[in-house]
Amino acid sequence: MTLGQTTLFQEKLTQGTMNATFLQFPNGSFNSTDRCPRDTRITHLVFPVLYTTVFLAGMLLNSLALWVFFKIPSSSTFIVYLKNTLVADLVMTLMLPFKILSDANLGPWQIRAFVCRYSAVIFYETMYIGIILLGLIAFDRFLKIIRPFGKFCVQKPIFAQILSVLVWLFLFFLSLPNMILSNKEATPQSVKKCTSLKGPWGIIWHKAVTYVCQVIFWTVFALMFLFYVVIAKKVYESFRKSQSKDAKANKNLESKVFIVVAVFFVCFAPFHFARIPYTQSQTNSSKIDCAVQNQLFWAKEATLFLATTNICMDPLIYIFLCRKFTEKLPCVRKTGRTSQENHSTQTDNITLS
Ligand SMILES: Nc1ncnc2c1ncn2[C@@H]1O[C@H](COP(=O)(O)OP(=O)(O)O)[C@@H](O)[C@H]1O
Repeated sequence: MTLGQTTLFQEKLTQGTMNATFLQFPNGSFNSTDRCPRDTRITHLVFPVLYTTVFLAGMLLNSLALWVFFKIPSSSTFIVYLKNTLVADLVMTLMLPFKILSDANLGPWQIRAFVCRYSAVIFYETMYIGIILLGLIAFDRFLKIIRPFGKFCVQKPIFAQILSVLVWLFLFFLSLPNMILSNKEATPQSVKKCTSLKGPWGIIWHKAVTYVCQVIFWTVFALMFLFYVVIAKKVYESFRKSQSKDAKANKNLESKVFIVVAVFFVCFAPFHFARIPYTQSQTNSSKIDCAVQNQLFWAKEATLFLATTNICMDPLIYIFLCRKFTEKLPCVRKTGRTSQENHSTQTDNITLS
């Protein structure tokens, strides 16, 4: 295939004007890797070190959380969502060593093909499972505050269990084609860009998944913000009604409630800003300058690292928001409550578990 044919092919593909028979191209390969080599100087050195740190911290914190959660029965929707978040974070953490080895060029080049086809896909899949679960946690807290003693059917643990399974299944079936359609022969050169392992349908699915995941993230973020505004208002009102003079405890609780939204935004928003232009550069590379393509790749890698740090942040949410979790921590001593703690606990009953 000549360069001109390749460009025409890519243009037709991205404009969606090519039919299915056309898509089965003679040698099946249009590869932008050669025309725009990926600059991996930064990702090759800095990121493996950073990811190793996050991997070790993530393993430590999430293993501790796993040990604590084994002792807590899944008696509420809140605990069910937290346990699912923990499993998603653990799977995400276990995918990191493959990325570290591949980015640092340690081990055979085939590791990079494994990352593109499997471990990166599972990594993204669990990231979005975690995002949806954090949204469900906010929803659960919201329901608890508008109906503290009410039992909507959505407040029963069995509902949370079914919903969690559906979330796992949805993301699994959304991601599976990204694995199956990365079926082109891998070479040391082609594995540098995961899209080079995909045929036309693989590229189309990759792009579609990116957009679906954008919708998931921004919807969850907007709803989460709304839920926590209502929660904070109720917390504030409950303090006013109890005529508390303890401004410090009030402030603490407000910040405690907003920490989830803040962590969520700081970790995930930059990645979602960077992801769309990067996906454009992956799927429409002929129209984008090579230097820009590399800059977008760095932006995506840097923001993806920020998103990955969430696996260390979630255990903080367990500590901040789940009293049952904190009580089971080995370092927490059971002492008599002070009056301020008693007051916080009153509000905890309304807002937190
Ligand atoms: N949100 C997502 N959900 C599931 N799989 C994804 C998602 N985003 C990307 N992938 C898949 O993960 C692999 C790595 O993608 P990407 O990070 O874009 O590649 P690269 O490492 O070349 O920048 C690809 O197979 C891609 O299709």
